[in-house]
Amino acid sequence: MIFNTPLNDNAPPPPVRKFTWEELAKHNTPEDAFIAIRGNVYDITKFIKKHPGGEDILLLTAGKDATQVFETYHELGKPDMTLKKYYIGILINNELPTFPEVSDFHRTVKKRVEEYFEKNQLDPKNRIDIWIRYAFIFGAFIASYYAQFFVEYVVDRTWLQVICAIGMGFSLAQIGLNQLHDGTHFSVTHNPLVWNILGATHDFFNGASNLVWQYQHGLGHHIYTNIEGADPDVVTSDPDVRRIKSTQQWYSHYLYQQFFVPLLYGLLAFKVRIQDINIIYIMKSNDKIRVNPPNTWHTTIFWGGKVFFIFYRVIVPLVIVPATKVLILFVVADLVSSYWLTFTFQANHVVDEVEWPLADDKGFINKDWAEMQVVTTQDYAHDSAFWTSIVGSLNYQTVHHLFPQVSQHHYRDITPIVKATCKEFGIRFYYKDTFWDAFSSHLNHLRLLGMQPIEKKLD
Ligand code: HEM
Repeated sequence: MIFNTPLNDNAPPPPVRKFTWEELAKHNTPEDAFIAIRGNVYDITKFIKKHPGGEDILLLTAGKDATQVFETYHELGKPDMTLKKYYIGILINNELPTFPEVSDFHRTVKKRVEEYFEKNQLDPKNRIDIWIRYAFIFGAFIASYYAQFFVEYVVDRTWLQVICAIGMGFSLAQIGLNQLHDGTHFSVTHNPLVWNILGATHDFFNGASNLVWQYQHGLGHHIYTNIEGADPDVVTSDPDVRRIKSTQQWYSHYLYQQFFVPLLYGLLAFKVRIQDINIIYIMKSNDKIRVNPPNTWHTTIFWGGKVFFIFYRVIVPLVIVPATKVLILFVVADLVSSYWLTFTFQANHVVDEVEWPLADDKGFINKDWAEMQVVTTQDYAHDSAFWTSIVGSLNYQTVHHLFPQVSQHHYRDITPIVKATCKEFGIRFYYKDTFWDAFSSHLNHLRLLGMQPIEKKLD
């Protein structure tokens, strides 16, 4: 099997222990942490505290196959010598889809981007623009909150308060698209404490868990993009409120879903906050992505964030304005941030043009992981500085998926390298000229999948 191939020619002697994924899954605590990479199993308990990328991410990946995150976040081959020291056996099956060996395309594109940073003597994670944008976002957030409840002239005029709530909702979405997102992908500075603090802004200001987001986004969506049954962003139940994959059973309520489904996207923030507790403490799983026991930092941030959120969004406003007004302002801000975040997310992947890969009956995806990232993603509006700044550079989604560890402020410069390499290897790069074109393709996707499939009509 391809995923059992050793890391290199000097691979350790024949394996002494064979692990099933269920056995591997039991070793998921700081005192007993195993990890699988390319079919080999490693006991990393003693390495966790030494990891230059911080202990947090290893605690999240303990007990799992971490092949794709390992290969994404390091220079290919660089940490292999370190890893070898902890080898203890092989993994004989897998719970989630696996991918072939790193392809020529993947090696080439990674090498070219690394060379770009070396040649130009640039640090992929340090740019002054990052901090300017963070300051601007926090400034807008604090100003819109303060004006809403503490400036008498505004407090006396409901319409002005609503405008401030709209501004606050938009700033909160920007915290998600910048501070949180950069922290999740370790793409700002080389300091794990900075990533953790940025991630915690989501807990404290949005009231939603960064820990849940890391499982959902970093270890789920980014690895298994659009893959049926594995990408938590496109997991569906039967029946569901929307039909986004041809593998879903069709029901008549999906007809004309393009008109009502986008309206429901406003409930995102509400839904996420409720499901956090279920995911971490009850289900202990985010769809197919298992959740490990939270440590003291995770627990403090999780509950501290929830308490602070209720305090600043509900209790403080209640002291100043009537309850109905608090409710209206809360809902307005929530709707704005929810719509903004969902519209931008949907335009990148939940569209008709891109691929929706299926694993074979052995759980194997017959396409290199990096190639799959390109063909499951749609970019848009590369020439627009305006859209780049308000969607947190998600218009450069392909580069973001291939190089999430690079600061979003470099995407514009490395996209030509990626596009040229895709062309050279005959890999299709999906692109729309404007955000509206990209979003329309999401609506069109909903329209097409909402229609009754032909075989159903023939029955
Ligand atoms: C258990 C196996 C692992 C080993 C032996 C290992 C080893 C290393 C080493 C040697 C470095 C420093 C050099 C370099 O950047 O390549 C590093 C950095 C890093 N590792 Fe790992 N790593 C492991 C797992 C992971 C996993 C699963 C992730 C998931 C995302 C990860 C994320 C990172 C990050 C983000 C850095 C960069 C820190 C910076 O920005 O300077 N590592 N790792």
